[in-house]
This record gives sequence, C-alpha cells and structure tokens, in this order.
Amino acid sequence: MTAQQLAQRHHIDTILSYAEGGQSATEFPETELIGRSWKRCISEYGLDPSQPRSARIVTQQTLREHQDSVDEFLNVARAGVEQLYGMISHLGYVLLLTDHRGITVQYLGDRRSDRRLRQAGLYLGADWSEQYAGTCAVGTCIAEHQALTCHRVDHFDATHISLTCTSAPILDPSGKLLAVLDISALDSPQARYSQTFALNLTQLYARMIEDAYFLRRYRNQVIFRCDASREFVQVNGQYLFAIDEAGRVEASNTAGRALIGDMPRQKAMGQKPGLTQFFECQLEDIWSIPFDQDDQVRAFRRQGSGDTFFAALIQPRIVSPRSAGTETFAADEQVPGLDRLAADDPVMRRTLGLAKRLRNRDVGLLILGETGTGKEILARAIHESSNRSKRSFVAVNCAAIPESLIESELFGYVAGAFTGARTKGMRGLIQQADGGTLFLDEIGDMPLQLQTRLLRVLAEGEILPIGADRPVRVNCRVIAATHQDLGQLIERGDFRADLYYRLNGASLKLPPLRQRADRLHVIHSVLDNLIAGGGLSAVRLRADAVSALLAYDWPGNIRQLVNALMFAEATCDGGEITANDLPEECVSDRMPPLENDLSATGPESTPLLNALHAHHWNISAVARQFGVSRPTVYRWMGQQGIILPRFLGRGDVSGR
Ligand SMILES: Nc1ncnc2c1ncn2[C@@H]1O[C@H](COP(=O)(O)OP(=O)(O)OP(=O)(O)O)[C@@H](O)[C@H]1O
Repeated sequence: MTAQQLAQRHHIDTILSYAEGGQSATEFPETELIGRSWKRCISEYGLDPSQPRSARIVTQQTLREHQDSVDEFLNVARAGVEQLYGMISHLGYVLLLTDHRGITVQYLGDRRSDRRLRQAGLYLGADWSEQYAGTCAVGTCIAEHQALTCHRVDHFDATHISLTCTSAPILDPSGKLLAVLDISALDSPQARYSQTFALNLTQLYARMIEDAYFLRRYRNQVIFRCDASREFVQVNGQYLFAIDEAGRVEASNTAGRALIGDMPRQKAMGQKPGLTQFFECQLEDIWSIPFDQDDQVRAFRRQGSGDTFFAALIQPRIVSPRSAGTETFAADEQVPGLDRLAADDPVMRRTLGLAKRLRNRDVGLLILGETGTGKEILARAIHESSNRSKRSFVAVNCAAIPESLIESELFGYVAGAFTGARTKGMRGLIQQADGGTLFLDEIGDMPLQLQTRLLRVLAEGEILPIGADRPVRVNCRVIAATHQDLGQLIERGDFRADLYYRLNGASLKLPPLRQRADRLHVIHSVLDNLIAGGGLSAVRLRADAVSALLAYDWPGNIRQLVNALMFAEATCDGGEITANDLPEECVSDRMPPLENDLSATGPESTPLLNALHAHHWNISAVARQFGVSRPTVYRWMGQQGIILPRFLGRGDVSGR
C-alpha cells in the first residue's frame, strides 16, 4: 500500500468513527463548520466515506446551460478572476468560479498539470456541490453562506485529502448566493494557518467582483458609495447603495445591507428604507454632492452612533427621466464666500445650504453656536454674498455696550436730545446699516425694554431716533446671533417671544469645532487666512502638530484655534510648527478650564483694568491674555462697571 493509500484508509476510518460518535466533534474535525458538513454528508446526503468518488465533470451541453444562466455576471467577473489568478498561479493554485449550485463555470489553471487537475476535479465543469463531492470549500461555502478553507483532511471524500481549497461566496444585490470564488492547490503544507492569506485574498476578490457586478446592474441609477475612510471612498468605498430620487435604497451590496439592516425584509413589508433614516441628513445633503468635481466627497453622520462616513455619488450612465428629476436638488450653487467656511461637515453643509438659499431673502436669520464658532464670520459671509454686499455690514455686540448707552448707539439721537449729546446728533447703528446688514451679536444680552423697540423696527421698518419727532425709514436685513438658549431666556421672561420669532425666520447652527468632521480643513484654512492676512509669517504644520490639533477639544472653538496658531508661530523655529510649539493645554490630556469655570466676575478689577490699559482697550488682546472670549471680557467689564473710553467721549478711562 502506498503512503497516499494509507493516508486515505486512515481518513476513511476517522470519518466512520466520527459518524458512529466514536470521536467527539470537539477533537476532530478541527472546526465546527467542517463537523456540521460531515454530519450533513452522512445523514442528509447519505454519502459513504468508504466509497470515494471520482470527480464529476458535467457535459458540454450542461456546462453551457449553467454558464448561460450567469452570463452577465461572468462578463463582469472576468477581469477580477484573471487578476487574482495572476497573483496565485506561480504558487501552484488554480482558480474556479462556480455558480450557486457548485458547477464550475469558469476555470484558470496550469495546462501542464491538466491531467492531474482534471482528475482532482479542479477543472471546468466540475461539480463541487456538497451533495456530490462531500465536504469541500465550494460546497460547504454554498451550504453555510460563508467563506472558508477546506484544508486536506477537512474534506469528506478521501480522494481530496491532499488538496487545499479556499472559497468565498458572491451574493447578488438582493443578498442571494450568485457564485462562489475558489482557489485550490493540489498539494499544500500540512499546517492550516498556511492558508490564512489565501482566505483573506479570496474574500477580498469576491467582494470586488460582487461590487463590480452591483455597479454594473445598477449602472443606470445613482449609486451612493460610502466608507469610513475619506481617502478610500472613491477608489474602494465599502458600502454601495443604489438610490432613487427620494433617496430611498433600491438595492445595496453585502456591506451596505449589513450597515443599514435587513433590507430585503423591509422591502418585503413594502418599505423602501431611505438614506435619510440612516444618516443624520436631509435629502438635499445627498443631492448636493457634486458628480463631476475633484472634491466630490461629503461626510455624513450615522443616526444613533454618530459615526462619520464619507460618501460620493456615482452618476448613472444613462440619465433616466426619473433621475433627471434630481437636478432640482443637484443645483447646488457655488457661493465661494460661503463655501470656503466648511468642507464636509454635515451640520455645516446644511447650515451653508440654508444660508445660500436665504441670502437674498429678507427673512430674519438667527445664528446659534458656542462662543468662537464663527457666528460673525458667517454673518459677514452671508452679507458679502448677498445683493446687499455693496452697502454696510454693521456689527453690534449687544453684550459690549453698556445698557445705558445701547439705545442711543442703536437708534441714534437728534441734536440736543439730551445733555452730553453731540451737537449735530448721531446716526444710530441701525440707520448706518440702511440698505445693508445689521448683525446683532449676543442678542440674548439685549435689555428687555430695547427688545420692544427693536421689534418695532423689524415690524415697521422704521426707527425713531432719541429726541426725534418723526420716524426714519430703514431697510436693513437683520442677522442675530447668540450662544445662549433663547428658549430658556423666554421662559424666564428675559427675552420676548415675539422678537424671537421675528428674528428666527431660520436658524443656522454652527457646530462646536470638536464635533466638526472637517476639522482638518478648518485648521488649514485658519492658518492660511492668518498667513494671507499678514498676521503670521509663512509657517507650516508638522504632522504631530496636526494630530494634536485634531485631538484637542477646543472649548473656545475657532477663536481659540486662531490664538493657538498665533502662539505656536511665535514660538516655533525654522518655519515649522510642531506639537511642542502649541500651547500646553492643546497637547496635554488635561482639559483646559472652561470659560464658565472661571470666576463669574473674572480677575479682580485692578488686573482687568491694567490689562485693558496695557492693550489700549483692545478687547481681543485682553481676551487672549486671559484665554477667554471677547464677550466674556465685556461681561466682566459690565459686572465691574468698566466702560469703554469711546462711550465716555474721553481718550482714557476708568470705572464708573
Ligand atoms: N471658517 C473660518 N475660517 C477662518 N477663521 C475663522 C473661521 N470662523 C471663525 N474664524 C475666526 O475665529 C474667530 C472667532 O470668530 P467669530 O468672532 O465669528 O466667532 P463668534 O462665534 O461670533 O464668537 P462670539 O460668540 O465670541 O461672538 C475669529 O478670529 C474669526 O476670524
């Protein structure tokens, strides 16, 4: 008896003993999956391990029928199959592609070993169904819907125990098994782990072929392709969804189905899941992804988990009348002044989309966001991209003007209106914004009685300067902003609900920097702006600095980022900012104290006054010195009775 015959005899004994329960399934075979298959072979298919079967090759006629049933798929799979074979042929592997019944419909192997391969069933037309061939990679993959390696003695049939075979399933867009990709070798090392790489490679190619087929099947529909990696989404995005014009998912690849759940079941129940159910987005967010531009990737946050996914749209090859309807949404106008404020953060995109649509309408806009998130920058950008851009943008910080002066500042006064008034009177800030935009920052700090007057301006389009007997018509667009919860202020009776509704024609949310998916873009654009504006010399950020900036929490948002970059530029050497050059709080694990954690009134009034003097009443510089926002400094000043010199009509100043 040859060594091979001995090994086969031993294998038959092992399986017979297993069938009789002589060996426990945990000892042999090595994996549960193979054990299940052996059981099926014996009890379901009635295969006899002592009767090894030669390979079954179907007739030419039958083969053609099997090939014809997957003709379109074979055309798509060809390139992937040839590429994979190019990688493995020199290692002694052959490649089989079978249909869902296990019939080999495509085969690539070494002609020099033709006879041996044919004998082993590694050949075109071979039947690798579990029912016929017993436990084997293809058959067991079909039965279990799972990729696996069937290594040597894992095979049921003793004639196969020198083979190592690895298979992965390929599913159609509805999740049904379409084909099996297999790579097999006539001889292999004993150790099963020698095939780990084969398993990974086969799974990778099975997925690529499956995706290529999906793209082919849905080539006339818009495909929403997404991935957790921004860089990979366009080359190899994992998740594919064919969508209709309402953003409903018609079909998805295996990964996509796993991501959004059991689609076939939902479909059977007559529900077509919409992408807006799975991502925190509106339909416009999806259709605003441009098809034909370099930067055609957008970030989306998953509902619930908040995980970020990056998405691109693949344009249909033929624009059907149905998908042509999407053009109403795709008309995502480019407005450079607004577009430059964000890259692919979903909240920012929605905010900017709304800002674009409303920039030339006279609805009140309310910008909401933590301190330093760029509320004033956004208001300016809206003004500059609107048809009011030729006229003034007047910014009023309601927290910065002492309550006693805010009325005259806003409404102006006529000559001789009150003692101390300028002899010629003064045009108020509202009037200065005539034809342009009035930006009311920190609107939550506006005194109640002035809220009433402001409401009248908004409702009637006219103001009554102090001391005037006739109102003056003004036509200004009002944009208000706050970091406060106006709802709470209204409940406490500190803010008028009617003014709130008048100001809040639409609210534009600015997310905190730490939540923005486009933080990298913000960091570079802030740096570029500072350099272009002459505020910084031309420095570059080293990778460790970028990592630290991306990881930090930014309680002071973009303003704090501006300060951190200015600090780093002043301390760095050789035109390169490293992590070591950043302010300590940005690189330490310790969270910097939040502004609110600082004492309510800030430093003692002497240090505050000293700082104001030292910085010539430059509030931004004082805010930087204490590491807080400008409104906080104004709040401290208000609490300590310190008034800006220009409000006192003097060159220098002290407390009240
Ligand atoms: N997109 C951006 N690109 C570059 N710099 C920005 C951007 N957004 C904001 N900044 C900078 O961040 C700082 C804070 O911006 P801004 O004053 O608009 O914030 P804010 O939300 O109005 O602050 P506050 O609530 O304190 O009034 C400014 O120096 C501004 O120039």
